[in-house]
Amino acid sequence: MKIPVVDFELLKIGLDDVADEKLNVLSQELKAAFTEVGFVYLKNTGIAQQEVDAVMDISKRFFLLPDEAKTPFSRGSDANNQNHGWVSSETERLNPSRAGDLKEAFNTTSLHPDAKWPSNEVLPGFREMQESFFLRCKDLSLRVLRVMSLSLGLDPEVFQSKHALVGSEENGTTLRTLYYPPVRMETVKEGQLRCGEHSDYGTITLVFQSAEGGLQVLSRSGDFISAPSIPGTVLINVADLMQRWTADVFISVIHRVLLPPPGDMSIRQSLAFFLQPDDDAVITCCDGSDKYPPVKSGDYLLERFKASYGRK
Ligand SMILES: O=C(O)CCC(=O)C(=O)O
Ligand SMILES: [Fe+2]
Repeated sequence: MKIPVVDFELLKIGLDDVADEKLNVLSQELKAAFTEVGFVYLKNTGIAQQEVDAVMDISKRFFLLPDEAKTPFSRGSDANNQNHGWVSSETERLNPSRAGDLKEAFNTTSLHPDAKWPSNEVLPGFREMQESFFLRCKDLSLRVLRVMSLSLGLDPEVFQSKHALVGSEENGTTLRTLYYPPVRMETVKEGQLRCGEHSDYGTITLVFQSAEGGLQVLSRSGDFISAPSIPGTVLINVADLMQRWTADVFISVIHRVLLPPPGDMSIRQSLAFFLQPDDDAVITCCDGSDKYPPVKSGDYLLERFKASYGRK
């Protein structure tokens, strides 16, 4: 099994007024990927590799600050948005049966002017770059939702319309810049990974990786396959709420990030944009099957956070 590469040129960011009929081939390609593999690489999306590199560069400067400089921006310290902010290494376990993940993250969940950010004196441009990349990812992901609904023969707005509040306090969509520090094997706990086995919680996730690789995806046959970085592309996966929404037509599959080989002291970076429906949106199976009971997006997300932050 391989993760397909699909050309998104027809609906790339900036191209508007594209008739639904023109999207037939593209939608069938996406449908095949999301029903059989759960992951797809999109090329020609309008998001250039240089943009991705620039966001990673400024993110790295943030992560290399001493912990004391990052602590004031910790996740949980922003009064208006509990998910916004810095997550220190080993705080999160995406597979709760393993030791804490060997990664740090900064979550951009709120675009509110009062959200907490490192000042421009400490890290010029950090906030602006995260916020503008968030909006680029939002634009692309809403385009992908349109094609996904068309591919199922549904109203083209059926998924999009439940994502009207992305970037506000009423929607949990998050751009996460991730930093995986060098791994000293002698300090690694038993079973510890850079990111434990999990599936994502929301609608779809956009992933941009640095060149080192390490991401693996569970295939239908039960083996993990590599999902390497392919420069210039965006890796997109179906997440759990979208699987529920489509009554298991689109599949949300388990993935993880392994440790580097022993002795390899390289870092790894990624940017993950987790698209989530509006908190108040009720997700009901789109085929009318009621295979899963209706669930409110915001309630569902909180339940999932509880599991990955465990005892906290
Ligand atoms: O770092 C990556 O490549 C992906 C991480 C991931 O799957 C996640 O944070 O949900
Ligand atoms: Fe993930």
